Amino acid sequence: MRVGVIGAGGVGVELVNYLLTLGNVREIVLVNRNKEKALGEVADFSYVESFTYARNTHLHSGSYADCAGCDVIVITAGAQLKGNQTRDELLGENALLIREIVRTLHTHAPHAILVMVTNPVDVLTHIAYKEGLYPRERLISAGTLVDTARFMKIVSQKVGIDPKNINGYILGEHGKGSTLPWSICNICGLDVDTFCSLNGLPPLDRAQIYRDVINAGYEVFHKKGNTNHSTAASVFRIIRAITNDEHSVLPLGVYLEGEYGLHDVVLNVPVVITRKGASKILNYKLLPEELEALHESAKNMQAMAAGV
Ligand SMILES: NC(=O)c1ccc[n+]([C@@H]2O[C@H](COP(=O)([O-])OP(=O)(O)OC[C@H]3O[C@@H](n4cnc5c(N)ncnc54)[C@H](O)[C@@H]3O)[C@@H](O)[C@H]2O)c1
Repeated sequence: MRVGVIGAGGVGVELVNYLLTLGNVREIVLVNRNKEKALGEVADFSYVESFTYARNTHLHSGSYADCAGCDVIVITAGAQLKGNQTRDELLGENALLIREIVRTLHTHAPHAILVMVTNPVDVLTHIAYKEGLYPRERLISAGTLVDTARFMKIVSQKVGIDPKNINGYILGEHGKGSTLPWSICNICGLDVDTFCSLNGLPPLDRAQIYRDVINAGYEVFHKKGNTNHSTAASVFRIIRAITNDEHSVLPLGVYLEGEYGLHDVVLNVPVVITRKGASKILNYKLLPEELEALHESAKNMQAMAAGV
């Protein structure tokens, strides 16, 4: 398996670290606008091999042309948030760049699965899809997977259970317009209220948990300037699901064609991830208010995409 990482910044480099130490890929190509930075990262990583017993994946820096033959390419290149800028404000700056990157990648790696990380991630995936070059199953927004990880951790702290036993998804868009459908959440197989009442715990404050999930990313960002560890871990999770042909269900952004009554929008919904990418979109019977929240999110995403 060959993986391309576009952008050797906070997220891209952390992702390389996950792939080198925990992954099972044969080769990684790191592409950065500033080539010296990519060369420096590669050189620094090369000395890790003396101390780690992970598979010695071949990491090298390269150009877009070197991404030829990549099975998965992760796009982290682009402007990062500055000060109090919102993710949506990055759109104008990053849309032109993403169009150019996707066109270039398609000339060299038309069969790759692209995973978008650059923000605003769902709208940029929509813009990339509209180039008409990659099919929807091979153009995935990493979107709300990291928000879902935050949800799992926050609930786990309330109930004293490992986050991996907290099931549920943040859906819709990555950011303030996301939605948390509690009707499809459970803790160890029990709906959250039943779990709490049977196990001597107070009921969860659902509204507060949702606010905490939304604020988690911003809080980290304001303290350290990015959220690279959790974001890179979520992208690594996607790559592992692809490389192992896992058929795992992850909440990811894909172009919708009628699912959940939505058309012509990239939104995060539960999808089955395999060696072929997002091979299937799962259907859930959401409560009317949960479905309405998803539709609100879609309107917001469509308005942003139309404005570019
Ligand atoms: N989806 C998410 O959950 C999530 C989370 C964190 C960050 N992000 C987004 O991911 C992007 C990267 O974040 P970061 O913290 O790594 O930023 P960063 O500024 O640390 O790194 C961005 C890198 O992209 C490179 N770059 C810019 N244009 C390029 C081009 N044309 N080709 C190749 N490389 C290019 C820059 O040189 C830089 O090294 C940002 O847009 C950020 O908002 C998304």
